Amino acid sequence: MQIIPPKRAADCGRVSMLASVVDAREATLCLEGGVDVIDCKDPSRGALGAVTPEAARAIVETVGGRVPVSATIGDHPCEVGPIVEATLQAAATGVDYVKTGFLPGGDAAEVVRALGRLRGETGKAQIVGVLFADASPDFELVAEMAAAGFAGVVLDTANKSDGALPDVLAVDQLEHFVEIARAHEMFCGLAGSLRTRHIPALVRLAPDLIGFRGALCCENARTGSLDLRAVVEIRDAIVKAEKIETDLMMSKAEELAREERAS
Ligand SMILES: O=C[C@H](O)COP(=O)(O)O
Repeated sequence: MQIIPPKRAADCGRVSMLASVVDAREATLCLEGGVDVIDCKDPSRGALGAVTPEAARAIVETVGGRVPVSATIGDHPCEVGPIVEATLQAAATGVDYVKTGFLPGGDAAEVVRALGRLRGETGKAQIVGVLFADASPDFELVAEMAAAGFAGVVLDTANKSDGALPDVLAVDQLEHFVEIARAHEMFCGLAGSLRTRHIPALVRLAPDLIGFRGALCCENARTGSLDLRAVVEIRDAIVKAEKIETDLMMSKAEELAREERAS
């Protein structure tokens, strides 16, 4: 089960919705709400808090291959040992993607290369790198991730009380991130305390996915429980923004065609 590859996502304007869930019940609710990627995450344990292996296995079984499932590994120090161990543990649960974050304070490139040497040891799971927009993200790492065979890269926020991703990085920087990921043929995601109001500008950047947790919860409390109405509202907002973008592209194409006929 694959997240649509970067080139097709940009061409067909299909932005997937990722939802972080803590258990199988929330996974079922997200499937009902039309979510495209189920992300196993325990928000009470940090930005990339890991659920237990048992919970991840239960989510994988509940989803039953209907959509891709990812799992975060936890907020580990940027060191080879703990990150490799946590990545292998997450991969063993049967998920399609393991989301591995790189907090400041270590040699992230060395960790990325070590993860690249795991090829084959992670079973069907592919590795997705997570950079933190509010922790001096090094976009040079994207090339290292591509060389290490990562499937994708997500730009998220570490401090969830620090504002949303677009408050932390300007849109042109977000666009630059999407362009770099695409240039390295990796899928890219944007996340970080996002709300409905952020969706039009982010859909315009044509990432492959946009990730949510807080906006899907009752009263936007990311450690609270998911609300189906909130899930559907976000899903509908993405579809609406995509349609506006598609209509805009179509009208620009028609205008260009008219100008060419007139010239
Ligand atoms: O990958 C998903 C994001 O981390 C969702 O969490 P958030 O919306 O609470 O930032």
